[in-house]
This record gives sequence, structure tokens and C-alpha cells, in this order.
Amino acid sequence: MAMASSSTKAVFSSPVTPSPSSHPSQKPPSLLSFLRSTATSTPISNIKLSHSRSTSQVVVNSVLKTVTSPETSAPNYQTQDLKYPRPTILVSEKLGEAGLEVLRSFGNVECLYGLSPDELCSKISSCDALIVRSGTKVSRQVLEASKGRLKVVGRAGVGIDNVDLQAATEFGCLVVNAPTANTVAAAEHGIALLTAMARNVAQADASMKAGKWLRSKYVGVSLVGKTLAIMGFGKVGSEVARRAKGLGMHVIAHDPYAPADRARALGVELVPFNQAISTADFISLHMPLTPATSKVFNDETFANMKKGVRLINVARGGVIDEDALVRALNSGIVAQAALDVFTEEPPPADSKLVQCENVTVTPHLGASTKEAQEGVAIEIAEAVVGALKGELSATAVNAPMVPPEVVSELSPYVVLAEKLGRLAVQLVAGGSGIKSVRVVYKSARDPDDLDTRLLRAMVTKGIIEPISASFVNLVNADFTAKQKGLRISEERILVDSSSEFPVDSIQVIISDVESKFASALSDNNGDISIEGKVKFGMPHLTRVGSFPVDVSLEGNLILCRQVDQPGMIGQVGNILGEQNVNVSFMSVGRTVLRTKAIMAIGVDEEPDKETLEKIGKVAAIEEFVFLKL
Ligand SMILES: NC(=O)C1=CN([C@@H]2O[C@H](COP(=O)(O)OP(=O)(O)OC[C@H]3O[C@@H](n4cnc5c(N)ncnc54)[C@H](O)[C@@H]3O)[C@@H](O)[C@H]2O)C=CC1
Ligand SMILES: O=C(O)C(=O)COP(=O)(O)O
Repeated sequence: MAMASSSTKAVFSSPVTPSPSSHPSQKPPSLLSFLRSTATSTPISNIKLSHSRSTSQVVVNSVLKTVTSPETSAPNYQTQDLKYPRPTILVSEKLGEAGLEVLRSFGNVECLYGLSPDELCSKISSCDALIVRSGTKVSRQVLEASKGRLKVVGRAGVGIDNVDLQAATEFGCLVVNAPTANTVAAAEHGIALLTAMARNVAQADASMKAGKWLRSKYVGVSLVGKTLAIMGFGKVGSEVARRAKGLGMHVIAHDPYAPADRARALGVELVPFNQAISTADFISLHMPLTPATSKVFNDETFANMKKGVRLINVARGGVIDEDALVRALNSGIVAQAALDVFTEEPPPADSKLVQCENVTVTPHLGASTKEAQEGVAIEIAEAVVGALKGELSATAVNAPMVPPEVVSELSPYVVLAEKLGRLAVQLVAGGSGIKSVRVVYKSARDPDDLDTRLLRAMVTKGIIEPISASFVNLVNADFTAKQKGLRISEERILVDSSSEFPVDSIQVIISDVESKFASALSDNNGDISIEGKVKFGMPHLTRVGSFPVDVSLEGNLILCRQVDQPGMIGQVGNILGEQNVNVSFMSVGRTVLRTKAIMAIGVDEEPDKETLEKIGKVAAIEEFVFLKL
């Protein structure tokens, strides 16, 4: 077969001609479609999404399975199992009614409060989402026990220290929280504890109820003019600062990550840790519990505090070494403490800390106002429903928060990225031993205007899923790659084309492997290299090794390298036709006229072994490979 130029030429047209208007404004695949398992056999979640090519719409279906039907453009999910027509959402702690209403409008809601860890583990495999507050431990065991069905954990509040984020990420389970609705409640509780402690309100109340009248015992301290150190100048810390300023306190703060201008705007000075704790009369804790903040208040740090300091904790009990606090209270370094949170909740009945006369305690009530609980319930219910529907979550804790407009414009490229990954890995001889993958994006966009995390995740998914039992999604892509010793690096090449589209082309390069299709190796260094573009909203393969091709990535693909001579298309087309294998697309690319060419043939059906052998026996065909998309 000879062609007029060295460029590629589509010689068979696709049975469905994509409309130019479909590019690039297809309805975006949802976040869940990026999050979703696409393992080919086991349905993971009962709500998944399909993309109908005819309407280019995201459709919420029940359990779906990846198939490679030519009827739809990828990602291509069809209803697999209608066993779970609505998702099951387990609510394991008390949640406001308004939030429950939102959940009930979308799924089957089961409110089971006070489950033991074992009960939770046995229940969880029938749940798609779990909503918790601070009292439920979402441990690795819980995630394991879900057997892949649990897709979203919603934390109805801020602190996610009760959720094993690492395990959730490994299992590809999205974690969302409700970070704003209880801020004011927590700040108000902090102020309530501060003022109550300073004036011995709780102790005086208890003594009166015991029939005493102890006016001189409960002389308090004034707040005005005193220095308050806010440890953790985030949402709650800032609100406490604002209120404390209103009480006439001098407020300083320590927070390694807080922007100085936010502090300045509130008239708060940001200071180093030691300065904060050594100069403050009152210290109020508002940092999250993390490995870095665990027991950060200990014997050593108490020793650096001003003698007679007063401590308020509405953050997390674990940031304090509670035994050290008891010692500091006994020695008088800490004059008083007011605590809403404890390392163990509820604390043991014989807790020395709780029993201390100069300690005021509340049972984790920071978020417990009617208003906050209503707000948190709605905030988390909407986040969970949104995640189950596949919408982007603005409060995702363990996945990149990608703005909807970015998802929208990247959607066809996301499909392309996964297909290229799938193709590239199938070109590796033996399909394994891959250590290093480079993804090269050609784009006219400034690097700051192109968020490639979704694309990288989908290339990773495309590479890993065909060769392992893992399922990969946006949550666990980087983790899974790392775990498999696969290094995915990215490169950007600025091209002089229209910046209207985010990406001009995506190239996937697998280094240091043998290929079962030698022509896929690039000329210069022998790496497997394929490149694709989005054309009219559809993913196209545009280069294999050093051969330009142009084939729509749908169905299955046969790549042949042959002597570039007339009649090749007819011969192969006939062989396929005899077996009733429908060709959807064909393209020939060559490097040197009448020498070597690559023929890329898109086929709707999977040809049987004999048909493929017949193709291999065509005299001019030097090598060929059959690839599933
Ligand atoms: N008692 C209760 O019922 C409630 C407790 N909380 C807890 O309060 C804490 C803060 O909540 P938000 O202000 O909403 O969170 P946030 O994320 O807005 O603020 C936390 C701040 O702590 C800072 N931080 C992180 N590491 C730090 C360190 N080593 N030293 C100092 N600062 C550090 C962060 O930079 C951030 O600015 C969380 O632990 C949360 O769980 C929140 C609401 C209710
Ligand atoms: O939002 C938080 O971090 C809280 O600590 C509130 O906890 P809760 O939801 O009341 O168990």
C-alpha cells in the first residue's frame, strides 16, 4: 500500500462519527468515575457512572462494570448488577435530622449508633458510605472488612484523627469532612471554658449544690490585659482570638502554617512555639492531632511555661501528655486547665486528670450546639451524596480537590490518559517488570494553568490495572504506584498551539522494558512510546514508537508493522470480514515511503486466535499485536 504523503490517513471511518461540537465541552466525568474501581470483574460500589456517547452525559447507574463495548466512548460502564439500586449509607453517630433528610433523598440510610468495632466491621461490607463523628474509629480493619464496597467516609465535623487516612487511601476510599459548620461552636466553647475556668464557675456551682457557700475559695483571675496564646491559628483558633480580643486580652498565636496577614488583620502576633508558651497567661489549643502534634504538651514543654499558666483544650486530648499535665497541675506550673477533649473518650472513671479540683471538664461538647449540629449534618450529607453522585468534593481529605471547571475541561483527556496507559502496558513483553513511566504533556498552557494530577492518576490506573488485581483511582493512584515500585514522572513541553485546549498531546513512555511489538520502541532510546490526542472530544492514538498513526481509541486495536506496499488494507480487512469482525477505524502511518508502515486497525469484536494467526501469516506483515482498550 502506498500513500501520497508521509502523514497518516484514516482509511475507514468510525461507525459513529463524533460531532466536532462535542469537543471539548462534553459533560465531565465525575470525580467518582475517577475514584471508582474499574476492576473488570468485581463490582465495587453500587453507584457508578456511565457516559453515553450519544448524549455525552454522565448517567448515574447502579452497579456497573468496565466493558469494552464499541457502543459507548470510554470510560465505558454498563449496568452489571441491579442488586443495589440505591446506595446504603450507614450513620454510626447521631446526626442532625436535616442531614438525614438529604441522605434519605438519595440512598438507604441506616442509623446504627453505638456499634462495637466488631459490629461495625460486619456491617460495613454492605455499605457504600459511612458517616461518623468523633466517636467511631474508622480503622484499617473497618476498611478491610468493607471488601471494597465502602467508597466514601464522611466525617461530620473537622477532626479526622479517628479515620485511618492511610488505609482509606490504600483502599481507594474517599474521606470527606465538614470543616466549617462547627467552627463558631467550638470557638464559643473555648471562650466558655476560658471564662468559666478563670472564675471557677464549675467548681463553685458544684460546691453550692453540695450545700456550701465558699466566696473566698473561688476568687478568680481577670482576663483583661492578660496574654492568651492560641496554638493553631486556623478556623477555630482565629475565632477564639477574635472573641478574646473583645474581652480585652492580648492575643498571640503560634502556627507554623498560618498566613501572617490573617493574623495581622485580627491584631494577633504570630510567634515561635517557645515564645508563645513561655509568655502566655492562658494557652488555648486549636491544632489538629497529627503525629507531629501528638503529646506536644509534655513535661518538657510544661517546664517552659510561665508558672501559673492556665490551659484550655477544645482541640484533641492527644496533643497533651495527660500524665505530664497532672504533674504540672500538682506542681503548680499549670494553675488550672479546662478540657473538652481527652486522649481516651470517655476517659477512664478513675482518671486523675478529670478528678483534679483545678480542672474543668466537658464531655467533648465543642461542636454540640443545635446550630452547629444542624449545619454539620447538612454539610456532610451534601458532601457524601455529592461524592456518591460523583461530584467533586470541596472537602476531600485524601484526594486532590480539583475544581469542577478543571475536571470539565480535562474529561476527554482523562479518558485518553487511561487508554494510553492501558495500551502502553500491553506493549510490554510479559506485561510486567515496569519500573519507570514518563508522561509527557504537550500543551500551550502555562504550567500553572494545567493541573495534571487527574491525568497522571489515570495513566497510572491504565498501566497498573491490566497487570494486577489492584484497582486504582484518584485516591490511591500515587500510593499504588509507589507500592508497586513504579515511578511515574511527568514532563511538560510548551508548544505553540491554541491554549483554548488544556493539552495538545499526551505521550506515555515506558523505559527499560522489552516490547512485544518492536515498532513501538522509539528510535532514539528503545523505550516504548505511544502518543495520543483528543480529537472532536474522542481519544485518538496518534503515534506508536516513531510511526504516526491516527486511530480512535475505542473497542480493540490491532497494530501491524508491514512492508509499505499496496493491497495491505484489503488483505487484512478481508480476513477480519470473513470472521465477521467489524473494523471501526483504520489508519496507516509510515516513516519511509514503500519501506516500513504501521497499520492501526480498530475492531469492535475480539478476533479469535485463528483470525489473528491468519493476519500474522500475511507475507508483508512483519509483526503485529492485538490490544484491548
Ligand atoms: N472539641 C470539639 O468539639 C471540636 C474540636 N475541633 C478541633 O479543633 C481543631 C482545629 O479545628 P479547625 O480550626 O477547624 O482546623 P483548621 O485546620 O482550620 O486549623 C488548624 C490549624 O492548626 C495549625 N497547625 C497544624 N499543625 C500545627 C502545629 N504543630 N502547631 C501549631 N499549629 C498547627 C494549622 O496550620 C491550622 O491553621 C481540630 O483538631 C478539630 O478537630 C474542631 C471543632 C470542634
Ligand atoms: O469537629 C470536630 O473535630 C469535633 O471534635 C467535633 O466532634 P463531634 O462531631 O462532636 O464528635
